[in-house]
Amino acid sequence: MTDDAGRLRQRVAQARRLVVKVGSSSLTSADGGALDLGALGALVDALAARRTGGGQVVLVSSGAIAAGIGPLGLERRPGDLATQQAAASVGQGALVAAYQAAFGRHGLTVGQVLLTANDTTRRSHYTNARRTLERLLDLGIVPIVNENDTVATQEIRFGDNDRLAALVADLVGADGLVLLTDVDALYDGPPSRGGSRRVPFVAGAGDLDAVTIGGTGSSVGSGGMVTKVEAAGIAGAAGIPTLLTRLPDVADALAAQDVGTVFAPVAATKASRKRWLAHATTARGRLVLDDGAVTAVTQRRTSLLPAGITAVDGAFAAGDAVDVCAADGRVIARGLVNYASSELPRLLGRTTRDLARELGPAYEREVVHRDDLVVL
Ligand SMILES: Nc1ncnc2c1ncn2[C@@H]1O[C@H](COP(=O)(O)OP(=O)(O)O)[C@@H](O)[C@H]1O
Ligand SMILES: N[C@@H](CCC(=O)OP(=O)(O)O)C(=O)O
Repeated sequence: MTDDAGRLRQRVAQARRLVVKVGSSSLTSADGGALDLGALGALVDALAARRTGGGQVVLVSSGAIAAGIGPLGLERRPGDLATQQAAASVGQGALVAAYQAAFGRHGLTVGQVLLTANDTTRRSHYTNARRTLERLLDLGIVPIVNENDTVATQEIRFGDNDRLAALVADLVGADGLVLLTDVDALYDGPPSRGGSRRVPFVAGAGDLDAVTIGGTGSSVGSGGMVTKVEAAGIAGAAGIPTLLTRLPDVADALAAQDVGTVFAPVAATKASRKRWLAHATTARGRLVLDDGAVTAVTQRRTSLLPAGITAVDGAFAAGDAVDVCAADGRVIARGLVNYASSELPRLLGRTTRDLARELGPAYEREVVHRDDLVVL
């Protein structure tokens, strides 16, 4: 173990505030149809020890859909969104009840927090989610976060919880992120392929060049290793180290033992909400800018006005996320747009003063306000 890796393992182990994410495959029986209460109990024992020792823990738990498979009499994880939502609706209650019983044995209380990607990127919702989590932690509760699967539509879903966990770690200013899955570490190739070797430390993106990353190895997981590595990148961009390992190794991981893979963070640069905007939103369309507007947005960090926009693509509503592009199509920023796509064409190239005079004061607003714009 290099010194750097050792130091990062200590940082995660000693985190005052820790976000731990557990995947469906770690919480369900081998056939994926029932909650594995033994595994869940072992996880809770490790987290409760941390909590009663004075640390704060946010648990991001998948498994709602998997936990709904049995009660709904299904054979396997459903493929269509409506049945997945029905399974999540049934399974989420069972999941949280199991956690409450297990944490309750340690004298701890849990609080359910269901988030959707779309909601949380809006400023008021974002601040609200942060306030709720902060208050729960202040009150000594263990928040249990999941995506709000029953209302999330295909377009706005996280789908897997890895990215959500990284964003929650950023939201609460965690000191470390632990991703628990069904494989003990990142390997330099899919573990099903013989000869793959454990990667104990990822110092930077370059270390991933020699790694072949595959999709999910289980019947209930959804993201595979790709989304875990992405999540480590998102947490890393917020200055948070990530430790990836399997559930049975969680106690060792929390004791800084040499298990799993530790990912080094980089120095955080952007404001937290802007990182959400960059990583949590899906663009519904594109705004193409002239060169002057590109410079204004990227270098002077101004708001985007109608005068600098030359074209609009896609169908979006006011408040949706859009990609902001240079004339050659390069995406230079992501932002929340203040107009619907149907409204924009007649505003393009016009000054806000003209528009306000002609159409009324409501048209003096920016197309994307600088606070809702993240330069990529
Ligand atoms: N390079 C790799 N190293 C480790 N695991 C990998 C790699 N490529 C693909 N995988 C697969 O990713 C799976 C974990 O993802 P997933 O099943 O989605 O878990 P979870 O339900 O915990 O989110 C592992 O079971 C493994 O088979
Ligand atoms: N929100 C979903 C998560 C879906 C899922 O399978 O995620 P994961 O196991 O983390 O790849 C659920 O609770 O079932």
